[in-house]
Amino acid sequence: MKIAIAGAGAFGTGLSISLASNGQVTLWARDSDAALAMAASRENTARLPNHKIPGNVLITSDLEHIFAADTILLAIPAQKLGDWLEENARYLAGKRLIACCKGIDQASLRGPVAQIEAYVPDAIGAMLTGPSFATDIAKNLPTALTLACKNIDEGAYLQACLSTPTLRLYLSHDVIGAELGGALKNVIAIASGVCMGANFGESARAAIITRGLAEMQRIGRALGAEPETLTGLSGFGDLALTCTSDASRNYRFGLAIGAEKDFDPNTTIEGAATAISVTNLAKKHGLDLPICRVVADLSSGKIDPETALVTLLSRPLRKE
Ligand SMILES: NC(=O)C1=CN([C@@H]2O[C@H](COP(=O)(O)OP(=O)(O)OC[C@H]3O[C@@H](n4cnc5c(N)ncnc54)[C@H](O)[C@@H]3O)[C@@H](O)[C@H]2O)C=CC1
Ligand SMILES: O=C(CO)COP(=O)(O)O
Repeated sequence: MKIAIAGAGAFGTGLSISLASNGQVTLWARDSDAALAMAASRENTARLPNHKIPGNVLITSDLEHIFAADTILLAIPAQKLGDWLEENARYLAGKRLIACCKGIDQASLRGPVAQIEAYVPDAIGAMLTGPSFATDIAKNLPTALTLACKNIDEGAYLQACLSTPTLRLYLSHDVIGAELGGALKNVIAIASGVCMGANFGESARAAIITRGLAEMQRIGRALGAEPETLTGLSGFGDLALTCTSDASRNYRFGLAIGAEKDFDPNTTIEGAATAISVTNLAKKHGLDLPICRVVADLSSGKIDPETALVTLLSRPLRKE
């Protein structure tokens, strides 16, 4: 297997460091200056500082190197994935394309694997997702993720090739569940951050995590996901990590909203765009997802944390 990673942000870089323990890897950055600087310093100072990139990672901005691989991990933000796939579709036919991003596209309301299927229909699409900070992966700390692929033989092959001594992949065929878990946990992480930033308390945060999981299961049921996927690594596992750790950018974004502080607009916050996508998906399917809805409004500055709290608490009482 010849492995390449498209997207040299924090996650793409972390994955390249980890997968290099299995052999040669290509890491593609869209910016040629950034690729040259990374190749010279063997470090991604902008997105993943203080982690050495091994010598067997080829760092390049030349797409030809990506197209020479048979297996390409896509570590490009979810809202940019569709354009990238559309632009490069003719070179990606027949390849294994593994989405590593977490989100639902605002324009199409598709998850990352559905985007692959739409733009490169004869590729083998898969999803790599679950609880994993890029820094932990880069440090080769023990990590367990879900590798979801509809084609079980291809999935098993990818599971074997992409696992490392410290990165343990669990195989699933439930691509929809894996897509939804990764996308929605970011939305709920923003809500958790708002809760803590606004000093609503840890009990309230536990309620948000639990009721957030109920929303994930509700939309999962409507879209045909399997319940175990949403309580597994790619659902509950990632939700638990991201809703409780300052290392999460989505959580920190929520903290800033809650505390009414500014936040660096150049940070990748997948949950903000996905909250809007999910709210539109919910409308389409006649679902009530109140936490996702308030996160969409909070992220776009339409409401403040107090209004969000009142909105959630004043809803009619109901069965759990
Ligand atoms: N950082 C982390 O710990 C983890 C991130 N992820 C997911 O990985 C995805 C990427 O996130 P990060 O690498 O952390 O973000 P990042 O902000 O560190 O890097 C994003 C990268 O995408 C590139 N990029 C942006 N627009 C592009 C375009 N139109 N075409 C090609 N490349 C483009 C940027 O140049 C940058 O290198 C996200 O969906 C995120 O949810 C998943 C697990 C862990
Ligand atoms: O997905 C992640 C951990 O599993 C990273 O979360 P953030 O994008 O919130 O930093």
